[in-house]
Amino acid sequence: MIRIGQGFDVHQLVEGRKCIIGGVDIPYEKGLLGHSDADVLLHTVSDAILGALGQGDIGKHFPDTDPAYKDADSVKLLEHVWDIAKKMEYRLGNIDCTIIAQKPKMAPYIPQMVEVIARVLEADVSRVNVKATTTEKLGFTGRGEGIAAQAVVCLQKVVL
Ligand SMILES: Nc1ccn([C@@H]2O[C@H](COP(=O)(O)O)[C@@H](O)[C@H]2O)c(=O)n1
Ligand SMILES: C[C@@]1(CO)OP(=O)(O)OP(=O)(O)OC[C@H]1O
Repeated sequence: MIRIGQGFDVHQLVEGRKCIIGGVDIPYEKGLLGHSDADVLLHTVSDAILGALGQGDIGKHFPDTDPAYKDADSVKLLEHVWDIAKKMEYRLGNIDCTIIAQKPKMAPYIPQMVEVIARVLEADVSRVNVKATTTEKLGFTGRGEGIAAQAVVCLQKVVL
């Protein structure tokens, strides 16, 4: 049995915050605003997995009203989501993600992001794809007001 999920997330770019994307701290003049570390890519991956499992979304599992998640490391949130997948006896088929950002340039950091995601999802890096696109200076991403990310995941039931 396979299950498919999709995720989408947006965070605002502001001064005075870190720009953490896919678990990588990217040097940039602005960073992502959120209750947690605002890692837009790992939130998207978490939501795609929860969607595939029929388990809601990260807002349900980690409410932004809970001080426990203030500045939370989104790697830890994804680890928790992956524990749910394992308990439900699913493993990663593959995941494909897109970061939508005018700036900064993601390409140099993508291999590291892939490694983080593959490590947490206990899969070979060949099962994880991360790519980036600008929106040709159009819209809120094009104006540099925020960064969006989306993902599609395929989970496979473990056959014993
Ligand atoms: N923030 C970004 C956006 C894009 N890239 C890479 O540049 C390529 C060209 O982007 P277009 O939006 O002009 O198609 C894209 O394929 C990415 O490889 C990036 O690294 N960081
Ligand atoms: C991750 C959570 C955790 O507090 O906070 P934010 O960093 O604001 O991120 P968002 O993408 O709005 O998702 C849900 C939140 O519950």
